[in-house]
Parts: sequence; structure tokens; C-alpha cells
Amino acid sequence: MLSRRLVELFRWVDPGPGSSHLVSDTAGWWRDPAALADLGPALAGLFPAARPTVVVAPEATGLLLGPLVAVAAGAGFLPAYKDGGERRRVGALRWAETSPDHRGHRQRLGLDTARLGPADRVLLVDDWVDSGAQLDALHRVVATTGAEVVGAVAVVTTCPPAVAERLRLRTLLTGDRL
Ligand SMILES: O=P(O)(O)OC[C@H]1O[C@H](OP(=O)(O)OP(=O)(O)O)[C@H](O)[C@@H]1O
Repeated sequence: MLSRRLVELFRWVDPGPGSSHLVSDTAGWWRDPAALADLGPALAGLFPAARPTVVVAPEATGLLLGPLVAVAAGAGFLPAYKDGGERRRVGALRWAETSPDHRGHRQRLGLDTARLGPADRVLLVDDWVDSGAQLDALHRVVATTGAEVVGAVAVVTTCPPAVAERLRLRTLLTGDRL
């Protein structure tokens, strides 16, 4: 069963002196051929009747996971970029600021909203949802285009149930299994 395999492939890593907490290591999910093949269909299958036209997922890990879900769902893919860093973004990005995320940071997420319209049904995808800040911001920026958010899927949630309900979030795992 995929969820059990994902638990086995997951590691908590101690970054060493100077760090107060363990860091998640999900590299095993991508390295394992069977898990890689099954992740997209399993996540798309959490909303079996949603018929999304496009998957939207945030940088960085969402850019890896989102296309897997999009292919499984028969949808296209639109990346949401994080502001900062040295890369120049092309296209007219519309930006949404997040509330403080799991690190306590406010981020800006940019989406090429010219590529979305009222006919679109959007499925939001991420690997992990904790505060829900990234997904909240994506809900808001997608709404400005008239597109409908049909739901959100992630591999893991550690967010409160009320937040998951507000985000229409379904996941393969809850954090207590890791
Ligand atoms: O629910 P939230 O509090 O918003 O946190 C969830 C976000 O945290 C991680 O991103 P992060 O920037 O830590 O890592 P990544 O760049 O590897 O995707 C994860 O990929 C989500 O995008």
C-alpha cells in the first residue's frame, strides 16, 4: 500500500549542531520507482470526480509533484513561483503574500494568471501542508482569475483539521505516522 511505503521511505534528519529541530527528508519518495509511479495517480484519486483542467503547485517541491498529479488527472500544470532568489521569472506574474508559514516566514507566491480563466477547474497540489499558508495564498490568487478551485491534495498534512477543511485539503498521510 502506497501510504505505508511512503512512511518507510521517509526520514527525519538531524542537521547537526546549531539546529533545534529535525528536518524532513522526502528524497526516498522520488528515488523509489514504484512510489514515484504511484504518487500522481494516488493524489489525483483523492478527488476522483473533480475533473481539474489545471494543477497549480508551489515551488520548490510542488514543481516536482504537481506535474505527476497533472498527468494522472489529465490536466495541465501551472507553477507558482516563490519570490526571491536570483532567477528572473518570465510572464506577467500576479503575486499573493502568505500569512506566516511553518517557519514563521511570509512569502510571496507568483502565478501567471493570464494562463487561467473562468472555465478552469484548479486542483492545488503540495507535498506537505503545515500552517496552510501557501495553499491559502494560492486559493486567493486563483480566485482573482474567476477559475474554480476544486480542492487541494498533498502527501502529508500536519495542519489542524479546521484548516484542512477550509482549504478543501485531502492527503495520503497525516504527520503522526512519520
Ligand atoms: O503549510 P505551510 O506552512 O505553508 O508549509 C507548507 C510548505 O512548506 C514546504 O515548502 P518549503 O519552502 O519548506 O520547502 P520546498 O522548497 O522544499 O518545497 C512545502 O513544500 C509547502 O510548500
